[in-house]
Amino acid sequence: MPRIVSARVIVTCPGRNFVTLRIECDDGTTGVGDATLNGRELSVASYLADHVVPLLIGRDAHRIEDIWQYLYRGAYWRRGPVTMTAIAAVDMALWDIKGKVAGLPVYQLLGGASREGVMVYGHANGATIDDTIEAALDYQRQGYKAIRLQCGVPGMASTYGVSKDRYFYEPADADLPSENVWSTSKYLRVVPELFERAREALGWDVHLLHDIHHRLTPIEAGRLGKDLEPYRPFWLEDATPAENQEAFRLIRQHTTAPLAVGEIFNSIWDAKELIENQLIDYIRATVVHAGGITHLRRIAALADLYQVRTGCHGATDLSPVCMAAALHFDLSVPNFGIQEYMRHTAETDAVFPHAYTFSDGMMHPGDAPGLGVDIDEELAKGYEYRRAYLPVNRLEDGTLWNW
Ligand SMILES: O=C(O)[C@@H](O)[C@@H](O)[C@H](O)[C@H](O)CO
Ligand SMILES: [Mg+2]
Repeated sequence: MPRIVSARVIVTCPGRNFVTLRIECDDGTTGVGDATLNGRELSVASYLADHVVPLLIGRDAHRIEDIWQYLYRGAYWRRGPVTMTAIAAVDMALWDIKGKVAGLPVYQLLGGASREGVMVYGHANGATIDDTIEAALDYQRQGYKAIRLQCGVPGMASTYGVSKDRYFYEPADADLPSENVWSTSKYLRVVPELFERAREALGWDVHLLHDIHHRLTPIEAGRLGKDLEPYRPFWLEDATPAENQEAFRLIRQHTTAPLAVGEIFNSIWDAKELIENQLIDYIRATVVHAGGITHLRRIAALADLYQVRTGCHGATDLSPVCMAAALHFDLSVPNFGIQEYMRHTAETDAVFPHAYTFSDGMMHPGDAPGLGVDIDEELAKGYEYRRAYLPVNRLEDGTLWNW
């Protein structure tokens, strides 16, 4: 069995920061894991290098579950985005190693394919409704079966999800947090018109999604859900901050619009009540921030009991290593819903060569042994870490709000 002899953390910034863990075994097999936490990258890099790597040396790389439990219970200080992202990186790397030693793609180790391909959604956005619909028509022409719609709000200089570049979206845009101004009332007036016009332009055979990005109160989310029901949204995402899982009951009482939440969740405990009470329809937790493939399978298994489906986060601040791992998970998990797919830049793809493919709105992880992704460490060296923060949001009166 492959014994771990070394592990190293690689921080690189091909246009944005990524943190990657590489584990090496005595038989020469290596595995990689994504450890990127947008805006707090170095905290995970240190957690891994200073506190986790020393614990891995000498261990049997096949003992994924035991190592997971050792890092989770053995830390004493459980859960949280830094800890669970570090554990996720180790977990991904060990699944990569196991697949390489077995000569099988990871999805085959997870029970094999449950579907022919993984449906993904693209990100149409624009400063105006017209621009957004133009972008959505472009995604439809590219074959996307699902498209997220995010548009600017008249009277607001910026809002979540609207980027200067039509295809690439990177919110961590400054050395110190940029400050955005938010108006719920202005926003609530725009989105229903966006969806009405989008259905007119795109028809009914395409799934349309929207990310509220934690900005509404439950009753406001209920109102927006009701306003959008005639346009059949595939989901409303992060409708309200989810620390109080019970808050989603209030939204449920007012709308049948499907609800998705969880991209900032880092363990099953963040979602337990939401799932068991069927307060949501899709769970967004993903491999890199929710403890890896091992823990995400537990979340999905609980969700399956309550007809909640997966909808893994897949923004550009999750590296191609996470995308590859998520696609292996997506291909196999029985209660798959949809996978977010924000294309990385060519610069990033060059640093992270991968086997996964996109075609006609669907993706596939490929059949390379392991995860089918790597990091070109020579190329990675050329991109120095550059501190970058996610923005903060304030209401028009200056109150600090949810970004
Ligand atoms: O659904 C999404 O993709 C967003 O919520 C993300 O873009 C999110 O804002 C970033 O991942 C934050 O780093
Ligand atoms: Mg989101």
